[in-house]
Amino acid sequence: MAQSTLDSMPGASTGTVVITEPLNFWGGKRVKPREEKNAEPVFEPATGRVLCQMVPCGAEEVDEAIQSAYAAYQKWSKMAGMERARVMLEAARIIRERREKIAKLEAINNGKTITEALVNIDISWKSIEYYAGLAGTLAGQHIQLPGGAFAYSRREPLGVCVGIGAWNFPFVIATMKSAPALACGNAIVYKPSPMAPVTAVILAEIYKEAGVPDGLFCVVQGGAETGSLLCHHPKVAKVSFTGSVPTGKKVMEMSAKSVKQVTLELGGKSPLIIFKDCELENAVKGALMANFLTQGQVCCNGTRVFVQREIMPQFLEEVVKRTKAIPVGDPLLGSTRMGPLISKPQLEKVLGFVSQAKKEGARVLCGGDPFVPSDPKLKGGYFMSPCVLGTSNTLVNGGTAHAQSALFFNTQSLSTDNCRDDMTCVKEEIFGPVMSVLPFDTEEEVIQRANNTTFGLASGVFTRDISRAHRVAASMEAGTCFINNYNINPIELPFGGYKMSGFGRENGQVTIEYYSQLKTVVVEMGDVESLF
Ligand SMILES: NC(=O)c1ccc[n+]([C@@H]2O[C@H](COP(=O)([O-])OP(=O)(O)OC[C@H]3O[C@@H](n4cnc5c(N)ncnc54)[C@H](O)[C@@H]3O)[C@@H](O)[C@H]2O)c1
Repeated sequence: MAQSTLDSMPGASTGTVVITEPLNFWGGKRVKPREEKNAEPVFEPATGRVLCQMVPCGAEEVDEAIQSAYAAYQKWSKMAGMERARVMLEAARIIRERREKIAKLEAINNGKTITEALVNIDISWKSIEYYAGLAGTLAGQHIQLPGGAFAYSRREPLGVCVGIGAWNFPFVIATMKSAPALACGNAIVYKPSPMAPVTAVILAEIYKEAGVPDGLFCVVQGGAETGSLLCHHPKVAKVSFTGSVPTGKKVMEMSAKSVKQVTLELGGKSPLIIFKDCELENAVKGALMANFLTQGQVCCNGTRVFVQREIMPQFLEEVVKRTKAIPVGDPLLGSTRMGPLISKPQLEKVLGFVSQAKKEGARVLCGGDPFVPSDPKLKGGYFMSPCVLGTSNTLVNGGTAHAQSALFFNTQSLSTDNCRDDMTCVKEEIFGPVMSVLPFDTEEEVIQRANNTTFGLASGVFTRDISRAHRVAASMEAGTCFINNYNINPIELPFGGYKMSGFGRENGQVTIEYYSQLKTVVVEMGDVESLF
């Protein structure tokens, strides 16, 4: 067996780690690609160096992986839930034991800080523990019928499921899909994003070590073509997809051809509403948590920050001060709070959104520029300074915003210097560290504006008025509403979208329903009464 990447990592630092290939896994082992010809380089975002090659799987390889998953499914689905739980708990234990090494690899491949990567790995083993806990509880119902007849329902797995992931939470997405799938007795073939292909195979090795049948969790590498082979394969029962809305639509369309079940976890442009009666310091902290984790590349981020007009100056002053103080740099340093974006094109795209915002009349209150860290090894990295697009020119000129607020907010210039709801930066998912701040006056108005989007992944509200908090939460057309905090997504809570942000759920008990199906068994105890 190939040497595990984790074995070669003690003391790993940015710019030095060597990734062990191949990155495919099925039949219980890493599998070399048949052909190297379509290889794509995978970059280390902090340095811009080539980390490894991603070689996409073709039709024969995809088929091999799916057949190996199907064979494993035949064994795994016949085991009792408690037996599956025992194996899953062992996998969770191994991840916990190796959390630092896995987190390092995640930070190196994705660019997120080691501090966040560690939190991500902890979410991952918790996810496996959580669904291991549910595996023994899966049950149906017993229903009495007339004449002593009865029926019962059995909760059964779907078969071979496919997971297709985005690059922003590579290890988390692989575990969040595989944990409920395996708990229910399915096998899963997982395709990571071609930009973050490194850690899924580590998860496969850990499941194997924990004792799953060979083939139960397979990894195939590739992009759109490999993804589409998976969605079309006749032996696949379900596709769970995490990614953008346009790709999600294609996945749904392809899966419809053979009536596969689909879960879609798509993008967002979520509102965060801050009322004037909020606890301001917490609201500011919440706004930062809503925008800058993983360099702003988080699907449920609250990137439209609506602030009640009376507290706008104080809010902006604080938010800009804290945004400017975010240490950007080497993701493997414990003191860093923001690393590089995933790729050069993503960095250019995000900077493009900032220039477009300026053209459309938004004011850059801080950041929004390429950033070159002082460490020479990071010169080729994809860094930018975190950005706040705002409403007030009083701040950038210095002076106390408090004193100037009354004056400023009564002037006509407001309408020309603002983020507005119709700006591109406010309407589209940027997927980078860019917060748009918008003023509002009344609750009724802000609810209408917050919901005026085709997305519906998350939302947030800061207020000390308990009735208002729940009223607003009930009004949000979104799968989650955070009250007086943001981006709190523990594994026990269902997560997923309304509207074009998708359907189906991940996490929480409900996800069992998305990875299982009910069979009804009807039992006659007497004679057959025939009409014929
Ligand atoms: N709702 C959630 O839980 C969640 C979580 C993370 C990211 N996201 C969203 O993901 C997006 C960013 O991720 P991305 O850029 O990797 O998204 P993407 O849609 O470009 O790619 C996602 C995955 O789909 C694959 N893919 C691409 N074309 C395909 C095709 N034709 N058939 C099958 N698979 C195909 C990609 O290779 C990748 O693995 C953002 O919109 C973000 O909001 C959502």
